[in-house]
Amino acid sequence: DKELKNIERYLDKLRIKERDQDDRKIFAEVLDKRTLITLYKLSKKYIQALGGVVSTGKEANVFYADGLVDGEEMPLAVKIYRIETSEFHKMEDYLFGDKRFDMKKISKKTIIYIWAEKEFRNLQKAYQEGVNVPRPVHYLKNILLMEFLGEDEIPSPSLFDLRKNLADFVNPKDLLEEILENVERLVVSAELVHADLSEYNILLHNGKPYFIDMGQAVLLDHPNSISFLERDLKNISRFFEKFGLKFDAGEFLSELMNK
Ligand SMILES: N#C/C(=C\c1ccncc1)C(=O)NCc1ccccc1
Repeated sequence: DKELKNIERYLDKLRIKERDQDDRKIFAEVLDKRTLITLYKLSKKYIQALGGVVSTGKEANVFYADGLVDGEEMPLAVKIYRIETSEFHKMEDYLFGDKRFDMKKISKKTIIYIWAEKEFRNLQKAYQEGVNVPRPVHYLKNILLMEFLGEDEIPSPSLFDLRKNLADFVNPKDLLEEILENVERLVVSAELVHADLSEYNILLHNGKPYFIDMGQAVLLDHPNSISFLERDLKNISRFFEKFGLKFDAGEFLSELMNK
């Protein structure tokens, strides 16, 4: 129909690497016209070619792209929040406690746009303070551009992907220590709590732990920041128990609170 015709026209302009028809189908399926127009605007400045799907979820999809940032070629992760997402009620809970955003009566679309801006600003703050996160590049409406963590368009594995094989790549004790150092820097220097930290949102890239999915991260002065931090630390503690590593989340938390 006319709508699909339009979408096809924008897809042609997007210089999608014709790896396979599936990717094109995905774009046509997951991207509404409004998002395609935003992607087209971003592609003129930052994207040389769009690649395949990196991860898909209820609230967002991440694609690979050959990027061009400050004249440098740079692999990019293109994170696109669905505007028709079903998860936006969850987003509301996090946003209503965040003083950075004035949450008067606003539309679903605006909540998604605020969420993408929030993830970008969280990434910026964390990156500036030296926390291992993908380098944020740009955001526009419901789309985020950031450094792609991976090789040859294949994303680096999460700790969940690796599970027990983790020990074949790194020393679990060293990894745990480096994760806790990054949590400490995130809290003490960037004054942020990830609030959804677990083995699913930590990628092992070049042997180092990187935190991704920072959309729900909250400032320390958010009413629930400490309970979110405790939950993050308990998730980490639970994952590393399987390597015989013990660390007391409560103890680490109280030490952190005195820094
Ligand atoms: N940003 C980002 C992400 C990955 C990534 C990979 C490689 N390099 C940079 C980022 C990410 O949020 N993944 C989680 C996710 C996204 C969408 C739906 C479900 C789950």
